[in-house]
Amino acid sequence: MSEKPELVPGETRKLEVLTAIPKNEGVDSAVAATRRVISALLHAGDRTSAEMGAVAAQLNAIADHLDEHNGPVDDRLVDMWSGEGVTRHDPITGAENAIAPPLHLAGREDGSIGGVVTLGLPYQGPPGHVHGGVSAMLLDHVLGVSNAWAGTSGMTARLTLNYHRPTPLFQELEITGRQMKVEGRKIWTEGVISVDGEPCVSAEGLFINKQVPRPR
Ligand SMILES: CCCCCCCC(=O)SCCNC(=O)CCNC(=O)[C@H](O)C(C)(C)COP(=O)(O)OP(=O)(O)OC[C@H]1O[C@@H](n2cnc3c(N)ncnc32)[C@H](O)[C@@H]1OP(=O)(O)O
Repeated sequence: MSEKPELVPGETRKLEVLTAIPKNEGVDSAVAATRRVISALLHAGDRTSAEMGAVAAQLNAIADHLDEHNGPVDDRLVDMWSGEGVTRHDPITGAENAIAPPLHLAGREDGSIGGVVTLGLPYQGPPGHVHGGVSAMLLDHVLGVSNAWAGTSGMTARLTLNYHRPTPLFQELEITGRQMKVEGRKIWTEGVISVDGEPCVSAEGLFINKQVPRPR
């Protein structure tokens, strides 16, 4: 069993970026534009004066153009998992994934990781607040990246969530995670989503040190 060191208040932390840094070009810029479209559509709703027929035609033309130039999805899967380092495609941090908020994470010298994100309309559950499943998705990923940062990774076997207070949309959320203990193949990891220093959702995960093989 190995215990991670306790966080020492006021300690100087070295930061290391653990998520893809979006480029202002290529697929990343198209994905950033798509995120704007997703939010704008939800903002518009059905009572907008915008010409939705024309909007749909333009968006379908874009999808047709992409489909014409796309190769087999199996090749893309291999491409996604080639090389080392951070992923660019995942639904939480991925610069190439339009459904990712995206959350940017940094590793700290004390063994924890963290990042901030502000969520808008696409992530709504209760009125004006974040969907509980979205919080679970963010925390599952943050716990997984915490394990990578700590050096022993695994697959989520069990994720326990406590929802302490509604998590607001349109406000900066801080998300942190830390690997707590490794015992054989079992890894215990914790994380929290907070706003203004108050916990909204906390998570405890049991991970098992096993990996799904990469596509080749
Ligand atoms: C850097 C990028 C970060 C991304 C991170 C994202 C993380 C994810 O979302 S991963 C995807 C979601 N998770 C999954 O799909 C996992 C699906 N489940 C599985 O593949 C398997 O059940 C797996 C890997 C968890 C365990 O399988 P296996 O390797 O056969 O382990 P197994 O021998 O059954 O169990 C090992 C031990 O763990 C325990 N264990 C397994 N599952 C559980 C569970 N759900 N609850 C409690 N204990 C469990 C077993 O009891 C056993 O304990 P012991 O050694 O004391 O007898």
